[in-house]
Amino acid sequence: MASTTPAKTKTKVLKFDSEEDVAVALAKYTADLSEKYIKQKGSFSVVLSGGTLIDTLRKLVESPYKDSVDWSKWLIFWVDERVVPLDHEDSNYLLAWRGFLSKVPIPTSNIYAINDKKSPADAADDYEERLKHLVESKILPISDVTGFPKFDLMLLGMGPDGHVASLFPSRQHRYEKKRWVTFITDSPKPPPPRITFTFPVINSASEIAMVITGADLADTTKIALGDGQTPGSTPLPCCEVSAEGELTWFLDKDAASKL
Ligand SMILES: O=C1O[C@H](COP(=O)(O)O)[C@@H](O)[C@H](O)[C@H]1O
Repeated sequence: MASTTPAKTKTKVLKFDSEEDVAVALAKYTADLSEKYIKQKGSFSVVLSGGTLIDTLRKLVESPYKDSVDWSKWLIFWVDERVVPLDHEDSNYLLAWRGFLSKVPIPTSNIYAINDKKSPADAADDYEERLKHLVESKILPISDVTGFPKFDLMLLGMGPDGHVASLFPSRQHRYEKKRWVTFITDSPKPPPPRITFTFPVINSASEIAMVITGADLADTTKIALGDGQTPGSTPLPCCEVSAEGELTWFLDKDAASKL
């Protein structure tokens, strides 16, 4: 039977002097993976987060990558999305569109935004159905190890409370083991209605980058990269991230200051 625990994870922790250096390294890392996966399988599936990640990706849409990356082969997904209209200031799609997608020629048919006309429950069902359709069409593979869809690269951020995607420490949906996409209507961080990939999907990725910058994340980074224990409570969601292939933490000096 398929297990939801990846067979092995290689974890790398990269520390940089500044957020600017993280942005430079993240652009090269992503462009190199793009070349590798397009050569290997003809496409590159990238899962975006919202938050500060999009700004840290800024170097990827500059020279030399703007012209050297084969954007026509990229497929874009969201690890989580706020259930608001796509042109709403809180939308992760809008954030990515402004800071990244509008600057490079990824075909619009390869950009998988949520259906913003649906309720959170229906939007999660709809996104999961669309992923299943992509699997049936052989556009997305399934992991032999976990039985969940296998994306090439997940680009994740983390909140000071240890949440990743929209999987929050105090909410039960973080423990979902069967669904690919789930939802929440009472997110502790606004806006309350959100959909999110589940851990089995996140952890089935070939590569995961945890992109963590800023002093407000130093304590949580220490927990995540230490023994993973928060005294008196269950492990934080950020401690549950483990790629089927390789997990790379990109930290600036401030985020790494308590390691
Ligand atoms: O609400 C969210 O928060 C996390 C972390 O965001 P950041 O601003 O602290 O970087 C983000 O990864 C997620 O996609 C977003 O919806």
